[in-house]
This record gives sequence, C-alpha cells and structure tokens, in this order.
Amino acid sequence: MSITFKNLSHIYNEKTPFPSAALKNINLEIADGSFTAIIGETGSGKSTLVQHLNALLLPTDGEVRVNDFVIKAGEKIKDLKQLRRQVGLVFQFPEYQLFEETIETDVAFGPKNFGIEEKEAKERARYVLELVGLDASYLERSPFDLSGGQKRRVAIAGILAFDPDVLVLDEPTAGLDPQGAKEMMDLFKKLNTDFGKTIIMVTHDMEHVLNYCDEVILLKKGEVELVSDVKNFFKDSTIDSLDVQPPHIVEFKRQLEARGFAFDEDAFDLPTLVQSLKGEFDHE
Ligand SMILES: Nc1ncnc2c1ncn2[C@@H]1O[C@H](COP(=O)(O)OP(=O)(O)OP(=O)(O)O)[C@@H](O)[C@H]1O
Repeated sequence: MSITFKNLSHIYNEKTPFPSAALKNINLEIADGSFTAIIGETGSGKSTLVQHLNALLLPTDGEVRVNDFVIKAGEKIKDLKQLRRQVGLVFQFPEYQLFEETIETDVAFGPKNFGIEEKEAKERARYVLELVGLDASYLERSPFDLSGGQKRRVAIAGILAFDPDVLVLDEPTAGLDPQGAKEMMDLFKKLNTDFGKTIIMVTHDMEHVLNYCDEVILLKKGEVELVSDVKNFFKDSTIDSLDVQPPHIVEFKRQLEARGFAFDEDAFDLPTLVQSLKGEFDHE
C-alpha cells in the first residue's frame, strides 16, 4: 500500500483559450506511514498536487494510485466515497468550513456521512476532540464562539473522526501563533508515529520540515525539482545544488547559520540539531 503519481499532469481550464499548466509529468512515490513535506515557491503546484489524492481534482494526463484506487482522467473511480474516507484532506483554513450548531454535531458529521450510526459517530467525536486537546466541556458549544486555533482543532477533529489512513494537510499551521502551531505539529507527529497515519503536508515552514518530517518533495513551476530525505535535504550540497532556492529555504538556512548551526556535510547531526532547535524555539 502506497501512493504513486505516474506521469501526472494537470492543466487548469484545459479546453479554453486560457489553459494553465499547473503540474507537468509528475512521478513520485510516497511510502505508507511516512511524514512527507511538500514545499516550493508560491504557485509551484503544491495544492494542485495534493488535491489529486482524494480525487478532488482529476489528472488531465497520467494517474495517481492510492492503495487500490486509481485516479485517472476519464476513468470512473471505483468507490469515490471509500477513497475519501481513506484520504482525509484538510484544506488551508479549514475552520471556514464549520457549519453545525454544536461542536459535537460538527465533528460527528463526517462519520455519519460515511454511514456510521449516530451513537458511534458521537463517541468518535468525543474521542478525537480529546485527541486535539478539547475536552468534553466543548461538545455542546457552538464552533463559532471559539478562537481561531480552537476552530482549527475542531475542523481537524472532523477529519480524524472518520479515521482516514492518509492525512493530507495543506498549510495546517498557517495563521496560528507559534505555540498553537507547535501543538498542532506535535499532534500530527503523534498521529504518524502512534497511529501509523501517512501524513502529507504542504508547508512553507522549514522548521516544521526539519523537526517533524521524514521526506521532502520540492516542486518548482509544476515539476518535481527534488525528492530527498530530510537529513540530506538540509545539507549544504543539496541546498546549493538547487536550480532555484525558494526564499523560505534560504531564509531558514540564514536563521540557523546566524544561530551558529552549520550545514556542513560531516558536522550535520539531525538529532542534535533538532534538540538544540527545540531548546532555542521554546525559549523565544
Ligand atoms: N482554479 C484554478 N484555475 C486556474 N488556475 C489555477 C487554479 N488554481 C491554481 N491555479 C494555478 O495553478 C498554479 C499552481 O497553483 P497551486 O495553488 O497549486 O500552487 P501552490 O504551490 O499551492 O501555491 P501557494 O503556495 O501560493 O498556495 C498557479 O499558477 C495557479 O495560478
């Protein structure tokens, strides 16, 4: 079971006078159980890429395989509902999609929609709300009275409630304060390590890539520029070899170097760097 992109292309507005090629001939494999970061400059195709994973977008050419599902232009997906249950997609600012009167019913909506009966859906709602750090006192409250960070938790709980194997997160910490972002990232890591979820995360945050992810996919103008494990990605030789260095990578490197961290090939020691970074950031 894994995720494979084979010769995938996506052209928006394909059969119009203004087509826009967002992805070109993407070939990738994402291992089951991995925590993969998708990075790249704005407009490089990250969101377009991940929206193929639950067939929200269909390829204009090539295909995506997710477990036993084949997502291909012009081919009907065997069981779209089941695919969407296996692949939970969390959009940017998912809190805008909350709509029920209480937090409990909002979170229970997903499982009910997938045919789980009311009682179990509510039990799941309680469980996942606890997991995202909201206790039972929140169940009867309106989702609209919460802070931005709490709303984000409710929205993510709504996806976790139907227990997808794969979690696709499109900039999940955008707009959160550093502590809220850290708590969210710690939750995703726990879902990955303790619950075996495959996590695919679009992000601009290099600290999160370094501290939480195993693999990095760098997109550039709709093409795959680089696939690397995290340790090798942050080596000088890799960063310097990139044709275009997205500003967030350059800035992250500058910040770390300013703190005295070297990206030198031999001196690079990921566990030590992560530990030191944690200390540094915790004290800010
Ligand atoms: N609905 C759409 N219709 C037409 N073109 C689109 C549409 N959505 C995205 N695009 C174009 O496709 C390209 C890739 O966009 P996409 O949103 O996938 O990039 P991204 O890397 O996620 O960007 P960002 O980091 O800004 O979110 C861009 O050139 C964008 O303008």
